[in-house]
Parts: sequence; structure tokens; C-alpha cells
Amino acid sequence: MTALRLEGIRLRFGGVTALDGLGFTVEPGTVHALIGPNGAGKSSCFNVISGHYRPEAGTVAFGDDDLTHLPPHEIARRGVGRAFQNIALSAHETVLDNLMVARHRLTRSGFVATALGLSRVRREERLHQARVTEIAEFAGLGGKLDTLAGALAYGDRKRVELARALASEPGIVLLDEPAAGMPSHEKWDIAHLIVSVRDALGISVLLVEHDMPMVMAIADRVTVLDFGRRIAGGTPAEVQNSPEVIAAYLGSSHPEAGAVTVSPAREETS
Ligand SMILES: Nc1ncnc2c1ncn2[C@@H]1O[C@H](COP(=O)(O)OP(=O)(O)OP(=O)(O)O)[C@@H](O)[C@H]1O
Repeated sequence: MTALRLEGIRLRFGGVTALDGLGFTVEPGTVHALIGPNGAGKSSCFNVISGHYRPEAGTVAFGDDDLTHLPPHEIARRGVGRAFQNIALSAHETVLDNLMVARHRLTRSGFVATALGLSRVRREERLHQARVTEIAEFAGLGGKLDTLAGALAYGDRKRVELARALASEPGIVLLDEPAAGMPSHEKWDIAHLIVSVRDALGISVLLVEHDMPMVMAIADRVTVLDFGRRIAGGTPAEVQNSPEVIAAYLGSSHPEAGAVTVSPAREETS
């Protein structure tokens, strides 16, 4: 099991400092939420971890691997999966095909062998399909493998996005607002799915989510950002009582402002 560590991350866009000496650790086997008001730097942080943005200072490490200057596909190869907020599936391909593409980093057969249809290639392909089918069932997509991604309801597309991140067998997944736009009952289904990613698959989860009751119910640890800095961190109960956090949210125009001060019952997640 591997920890994800960020230290001293600084990222600027012209005159805007998006991340300002940011550091935190996602302990192995935990659900870790990254929260903060609009513009706090959450997406920028995800983009730095996944290699889409390059910080001007600081380091990102996953276990012994320094990810800081690697391109996105190399970071994915080292076990950091990501599900995007704006679902980026191939609408004209089936769920199975969307998941198989994501599994590509694990396939060993080269292009020529694949084109020749060698039996080893076919055997390998069958093994990958079997595993992808298991992952799809785990994500609640059983029976939908042959459906075109574009024909799925919104909630199922969010599930495919999550399953796609799992298909590359990561050690940690970054989930960017997995419950955004979902009705309440589907939102809690996704919350339970995230908890079982941790418990059944042993994969750590780093989560950006604006839904505070959900965050407070499922997160083991919470890191709070404001103006690109870490202003608090700890258990959900600890951050809810932090004066810095309350001040940051009360000063925010975001609709969740104030929600961080309510105390939803923490679900038993183990
Ligand atoms: N590509 C970019 N170009 C210029 N400025 C950017 C860019 N991306 C982010 N920023 C700025 O960096 C700061 C952090 O933005 P970021 O999107 O990371 O915050 P966030 O916490 O994800 O916000 P939200 O909750 O609204 O998604 C903001 O001031 C934002 O305007």
C-alpha cells in the first residue's frame, strides 16, 4: 500500500497564485477529501498530481516514485488513476470498449501481434475482458457492457468514468466531483461505491466534492484549501470545528457556504 505525498507545491497562472506551498499526504487505504471554496485550487491540485499542470516548485510522490515531472500517461502507469468531472467517454463505443481502452497500459501485446491475431494475444484479451467485466459489475454496470456509452443515463456515465479509472488497476484514484448533478438516491449509491473502492479493492481515494454531507460521511481525512493554501486538515469532525474553515466558507459565495458547519451523522464505513 502506497502513500501519495505533496510537498511545497506552487503553481501560478500569470499573476494568479493557484497553489501556494501546498502539502498534504493521502495515507494508503483511505478516502481523503480535498475541499475548499470556489477557486481555492482543488482542480489545479488534481491537475498537478495527474501531470496535466507542471508546478514551478514542490514535489509529488507516490510511494518511492517521484511523479513531479512525469507526463500524464507515465503517472497513470505508476498507479494514479483519475476520473474526470466532465465525463470524457467515447459516446459511439460500448461500455466494454471504453473500459478496455483504459486498460491498455496493462496489455503487453504490441500492435503487430494484435493485428495478426495471435492466439496468445487473444488469450490475453479474454483475460482483460473478464477483469473489466468484474470491474463493471463492481461499479454497478452489470448488463450494460454492450450498451453504447452515449445511450447511458447520466448517473451510469459517471459510473463508467469511475470504472474506467479503476480499469487500469491503480493504487489510488482521483475522483473529481463524482456526485455532481446526481439526484440524492444516486448520490448515496456513489458514496457507498467509493467506500467499497477503499474497502473491497484496497484502493486509496482522493476526492474533490462540493457535497459536504457526503464528504463528511465518507472521508477518513479531509484537507481544506483556501487561496491555494492548506488551511486545515484532519478528520471530518476536526475540520468542521476549525475556525479557519468556518471563516473561509462563510466568506465564500459558494452555495455550500455554511454547510461545513452542520454535523451530518458519520456513517459506519468499515
Ligand atoms: N487555466 C487557468 N488559467 C488561469 N487561471 C486559472 C486556470 N486554472 C485555474 N486558474 C485560477 O487558479 C485559481 C484556482 O482555481 P481552481 O480551478 O484550481 O480552483 P477550484 O478550487 O477547483 O475551484 P472550483 O471549486 O470553482 O472548481 C483560481 O483563481 C482560478 O481562477
